[in-house]
Amino acid sequence: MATAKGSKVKLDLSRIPAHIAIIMDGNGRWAKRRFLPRVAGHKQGMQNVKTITKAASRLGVKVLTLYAFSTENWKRPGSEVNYLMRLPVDFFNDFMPDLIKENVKVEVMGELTDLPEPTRQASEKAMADTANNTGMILNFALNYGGRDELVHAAQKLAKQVQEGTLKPEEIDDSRFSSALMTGFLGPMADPDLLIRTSGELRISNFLLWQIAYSELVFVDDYWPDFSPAALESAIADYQARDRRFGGL
Ligand SMILES: Cc1cc(N2CCCCCC2)n2ncc(-c3ccc(F)cc3)c2n1
Repeated sequence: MATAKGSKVKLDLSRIPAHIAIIMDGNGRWAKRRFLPRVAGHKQGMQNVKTITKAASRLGVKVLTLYAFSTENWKRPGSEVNYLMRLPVDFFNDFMPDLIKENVKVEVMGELTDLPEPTRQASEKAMADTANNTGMILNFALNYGGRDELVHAAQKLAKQVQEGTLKPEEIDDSRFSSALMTGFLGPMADPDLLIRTSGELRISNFLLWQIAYSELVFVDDYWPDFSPAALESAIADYQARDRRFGGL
């Protein structure tokens, strides 16, 4: 069994989960513990996105989906939302050369039309500039909500039935999966492993359809402290499990 170099855990590199999704939680508490403003936690959290992106890419992960901003996050104080909306711009300004070097392909899913123009433009430019990359897909969920996604998929399919291009009895799992924001991922749309940091044991309206058979790993680390070693440990937990997909 080939194992990751210098790793504290023994990983089977032939069984790395193809799609890992992460709820990057605990940034505000990370800052509070250090008597820093909440936005300092978000800034450190963004730095860690770069670290974990590289680590996942080098382990052979095919898709890394990161929950960056939920449809509920608009309820936060205006100053915090304004800071958060600038992070995608800063991320690509700082990290695009590294993403190109890592052959990472950027995707951004969510209600992008509701985003501030600079945020949306930076996201769209990053997707265009990395469209021909063939390495790991770095898929940001930005202004994303799982129920919002399900409603939009239902509306899309209902419109096709109304137009006569689809029969109701033709709507099956595969057709519904294709109608979701993760449809572009095809057979890799459903995360093999969902990780949530900061000790919270909730799904928080993330990938509600897609995680039906995902392995869930909850870690106590706040996101800014979630290290490549912690990622490997979560993958080792995943590899130690016996996935049944509802079977015996
Ligand atoms: C809103 C927000 C918050 C955000 N945080 C840092 C990570 C922890 C979660 C909260 C704060 N990060 N980190 C990276 C992005 C990002 C999003 C889209 C994109 F195309 C490129 C980068 C980001 N976006």
